[in-house]
Amino acid sequence: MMETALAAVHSNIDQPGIDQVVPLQPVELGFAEFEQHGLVVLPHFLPVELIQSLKKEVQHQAKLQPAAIGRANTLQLAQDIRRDKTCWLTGESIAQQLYMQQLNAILTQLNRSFFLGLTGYECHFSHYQPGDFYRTHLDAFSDQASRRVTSVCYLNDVEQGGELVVYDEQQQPVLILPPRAGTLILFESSRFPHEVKPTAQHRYSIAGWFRQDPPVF
Ligand SMILES: O=C(O)CCC(=O)C(=O)O
Ligand SMILES: [Fe+2]
Repeated sequence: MMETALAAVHSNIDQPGIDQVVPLQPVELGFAEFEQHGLVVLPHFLPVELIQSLKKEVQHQAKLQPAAIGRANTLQLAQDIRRDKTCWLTGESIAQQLYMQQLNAILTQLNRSFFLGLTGYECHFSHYQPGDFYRTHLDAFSDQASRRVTSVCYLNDVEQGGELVVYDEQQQPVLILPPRAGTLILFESSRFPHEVKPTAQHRYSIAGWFRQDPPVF
């Protein structure tokens, strides 16, 4: 069980959005499942109001850019590999702060339970338009993995296409997950190849990574 008090949100009718933060019930994170399989799916991870606020933000986000692949100086657009548009969360809204607060609480729990030595969390909004996809890939390579655990939280229901398909080390599918608003998935970044099937509908999510970076001296 989470020890940290999580947050619920109340929207104000005159001024839609999030204006108040109150303690929420702790969330059962299914760590036994994560320990056993290296992967866990948590339906209804976030309150509906917070999902709605985050979805509105990504829908009106002017800073979304076509996603690139590769590292720093080799960044290249890779339209044949991925087609989503992304924008990093900065904590510029209360909704973003609440989201990152919840994920940082998970970071603490992962460190306590598995001694992962995670040092930080980063995440971006993703928008897949109809026809968009992300071909099979790994989020990290085990020899230089600073991304240790991947998180994806879905901000809307996608009824046609857009499934996340997760494969094992033998390239066999172990999970086919149609996006549902409020569901969070966590998995070990260097262990599971995965892909986003072409979506027939707009698909909104927050993809993020728990990192383990060496200290800077
Ligand atoms: O949105 C998803 O279901 C997965 C996204 C993904 O694999 C990524 O952004 O690296
Ligand atoms: Fe990925």
